[in-house]
Amino acid sequence: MTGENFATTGQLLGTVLAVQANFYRVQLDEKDEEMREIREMREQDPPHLPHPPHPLLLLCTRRTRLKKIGQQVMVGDRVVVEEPDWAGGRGAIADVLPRHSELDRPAIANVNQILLVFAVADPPLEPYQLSRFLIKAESTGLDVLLCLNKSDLISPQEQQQVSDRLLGWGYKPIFISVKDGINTDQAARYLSNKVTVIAGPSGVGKSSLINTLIDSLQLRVGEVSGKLARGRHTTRHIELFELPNGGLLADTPGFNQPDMDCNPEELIHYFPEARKRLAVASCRFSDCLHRDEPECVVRGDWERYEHYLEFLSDAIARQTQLHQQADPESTMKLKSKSKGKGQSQYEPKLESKKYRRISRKTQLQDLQELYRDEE
Ligand SMILES: Nc1nc2c(ncn2[C@@H]2O[C@H](COP(=O)(O)OP(=O)(O)OP(=O)(O)O)[C@@H](O)[C@H]2O)c(=O)[nH]1
Ligand SMILES: [Zn+2]
Repeated sequence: MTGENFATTGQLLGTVLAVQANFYRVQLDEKDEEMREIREMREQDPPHLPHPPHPLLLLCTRRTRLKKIGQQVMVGDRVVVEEPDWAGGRGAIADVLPRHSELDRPAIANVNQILLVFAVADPPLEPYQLSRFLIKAESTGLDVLLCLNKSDLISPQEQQQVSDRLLGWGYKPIFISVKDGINTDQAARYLSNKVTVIAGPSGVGKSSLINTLIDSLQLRVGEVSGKLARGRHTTRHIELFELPNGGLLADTPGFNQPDMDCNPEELIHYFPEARKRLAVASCRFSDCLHRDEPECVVRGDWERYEHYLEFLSDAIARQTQLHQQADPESTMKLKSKSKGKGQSQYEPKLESKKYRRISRKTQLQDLQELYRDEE
């Protein structure tokens, strides 16, 4: 089915906020008069459940037809809901709309942006760690928003220095202080009407920020309390939370040190400052890894070039490992070949194809694992 088919009236559309056992918590769009009426009706006559749910939330099953065709339903999916039982708060997912993006960890569909939160102090801002998180975030292909919290702990001069430095990396961070309520409104504006995943190391104030951002939701829904979803659930639990000004927010529990699981040839594109160089010039070799190749336009005196080289060797090491697992013979072939040339350790085209195949498989396994966990 194509996207247009869903534009027809009479269909209930919604977003999957969470997966619980074999049920999907779906928040219906409040797009027209009819839905407003339904909401009002449910508000007046709440279902006889211990905790009356959000009026537009339905606990849904997945239609057998979807199971048969192997159509998974992810958090963040836009779905068509049939047979709503308003009194019981139930429904059935009949279709999944095409996804415009699909994150792997956490497994969430249709995310628009990653909000990376770091602290300027306590814990100290670690450039290498920040770089690592940025690369990981960039590798999703989504927009990356950088918030630096605890700005109350540094002087305006120090803040300017950090700001200048990160501008050199190609980022314009928002300095916030959740404690003093500085710029949190500005951060909230960036999130409105978007699906955002929040990430960052431990102790930087992610929970504090989330609680500030969705304070009114906690009051309204009354089912989210205290430290939102953090610590309350296993690290596998994924949930989208509604923001008061529209938009959804998900947390990434247990995401402290991201793996560098990207492809060596793609790595350079996750550095905005290098992207700028590549936009105006080209390296002599199309498969240049920007190390010691002649006529490379990327190699140079930019601050994070050292980070690039380190991440590159990580990425190559990881790829070699993947090769050995997937196909020991081909690795041996590659090895003997590289000995002959005494240089380059792999053939980009071959590797990239293989890499993608493996990566899709692991993605699927991750998902299956997730659903098993939830059952
Ligand atoms: N000085 C200062 N402290 C803050 C600020 N925001 C949060 N904190 C403190 O930083 C500590 C960590 O905050 P959390 O919100 O738990 O951090 P987190 O990123 O969620 O940490 P994890 O749950 O470990 O991932 C707490 O003691 C907060 O009170 C801020 O703007 N300024
Ligand atoms: Zn190059």
